[in-house]
Amino acid sequence: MSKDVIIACDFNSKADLMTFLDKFENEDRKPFLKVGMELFYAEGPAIVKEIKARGHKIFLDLKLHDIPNTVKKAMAVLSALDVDICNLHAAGTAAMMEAALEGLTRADGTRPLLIAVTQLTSTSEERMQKDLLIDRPLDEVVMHYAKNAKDAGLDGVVCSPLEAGKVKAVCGDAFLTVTPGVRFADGEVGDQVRVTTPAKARELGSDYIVVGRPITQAADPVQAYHRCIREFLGGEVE
Ligand SMILES: O=c1ccn([C@@H]2O[C@H](COP(=O)(O)O)[C@@H](O)[C@H]2O)c(=O)[nH]1
Repeated sequence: MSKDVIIACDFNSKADLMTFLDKFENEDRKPFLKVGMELFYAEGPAIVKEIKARGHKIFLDLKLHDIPNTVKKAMAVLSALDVDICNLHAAGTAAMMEAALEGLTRADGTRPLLIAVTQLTSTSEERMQKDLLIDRPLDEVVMHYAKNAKDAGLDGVVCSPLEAGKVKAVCGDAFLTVTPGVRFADGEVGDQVRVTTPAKARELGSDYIVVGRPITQAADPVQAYHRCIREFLGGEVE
């Protein structure tokens, strides 16, 4: 998979999503889209099939986290949706991650990519230590979870772009870093904490940046998407 910008389609209805996607109708490249809990809970699996039929790649960001048997069975259901990337919440126990991989793998041996969240990009080191009682430096926790995910056979992790280079140093260059927490230099940060710009994310080695509100809430979403592409991919636009 090559580097790309993934648009987080955090809408609560198909109508709002379609109004947004229609703005991209005349684009040569079909944006890679992220479907998260809000849209999936509102519209169900049908929305994934509809987006797929329009030719977009999909990162289905449902952040599963449960006992291994439940995760395995849920992943088998998601696998049938034929998305490109699925995820687990925390890169937790090896048993859960291995069960997820088993559930995702189809009879013919194919499966979507599977990644796991390390620490949410809205979490600061201080909040992680105080609220979650994880008494370690945040970078160390992210690297530990990334290593666990790699050892369990996952394809990559969700982390901040600020951590992408370090994750690659620990887990290897082929291990994917999918990175939300992206803001334009002149943009609002909102509830995100570990943020940087698309250009810096590129410099730090992110494979995919996940960008929601800076595009979806922009006065001109297509222009904001092009800005992300320019800053993140530079001259490497396919
Ligand atoms: O650690 C994480 C994991 C997932 N996300 C998701 O990415 C987008 C970011 O949206 P913005 O509007 O650009 O903040 C959103 O859908 C989150 O659920 C994340 O931000 N951090």
